[in-house]
Amino acid sequence: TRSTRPQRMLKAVQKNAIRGNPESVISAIDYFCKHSEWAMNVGDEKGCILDSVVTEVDPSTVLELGTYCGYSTVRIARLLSPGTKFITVEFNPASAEVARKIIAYAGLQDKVTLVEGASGDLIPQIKKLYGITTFDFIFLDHWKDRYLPDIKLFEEYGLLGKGSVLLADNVICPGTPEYLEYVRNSPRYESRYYPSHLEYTKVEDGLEKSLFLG
Ligand SMILES: C[C@H](C[C@H]1O[C@@H](n2cnc3c(N)ncnc32)[C@H](O)[C@@H]1O)NC(=O)c1cc(-c2ccc(F)cc2)cc(O)c1O
Ligand SMILES: [Mg+2]
Repeated sequence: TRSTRPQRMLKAVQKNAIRGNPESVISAIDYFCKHSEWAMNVGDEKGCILDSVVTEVDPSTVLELGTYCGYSTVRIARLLSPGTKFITVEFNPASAEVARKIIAYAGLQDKVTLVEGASGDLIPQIKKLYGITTFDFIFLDHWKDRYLPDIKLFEEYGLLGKGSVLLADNVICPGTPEYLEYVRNSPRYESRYYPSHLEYTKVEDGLEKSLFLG
């Protein structure tokens, strides 16, 4: 049967990247997406903004919603200090399978816990399952209509502390209007928009960084 796009992306990594070298895995995926097939990774342009925010926060606990093939997982994990707890959640088993292989190819499997499932089911159990009290950094990149319900779950389950940083992908394209309205109008957050473009295109998109004020 025909392979899937994530499987073809994995093949491109195995062919063009150097095992244990995260930078080469990132470059191989970007090359594949620019020259073979577009795919919904955060990409190189928004990826650089993601890198700068992760570096600035230097988090001890990280949560990513929407692993897809693990591109942003690798971008984030390669920047983390030893001992950082990093959980990434992916709903689709086939994508999760490819992500595991790409994360392992980059040599970052020991830095990441990939959980297969839906964010809405996992978030209420995170404290119990992983002994994490609050997240220093959260990257939202899953179904765009889940950003708002999930940030409310973070509040409800006390997973945000003063200074927690949330970074949301695709706030323009495909767009997350309700989420933007919430974080930009809530007195509990200080939000800033980072203009950029939809991965591998000239279409306008950007990232929204929101600081939880406690
Ligand atoms: C949603 C996907 C990313 C992944 O998220 C997992 N997922 C979902 N809901 C949950 C959950 N509730 N819990 C855990 N995982 C979950 C899923 O299975 C995908 O693998 N991302 C996108 O759809 C996405 C789409 C575009 C895009 C932009 C312009 C176009 F013309 C077409 C597509 C760009 C992007 O940058 C994206 O990020
Ligand atoms: Mg995205």
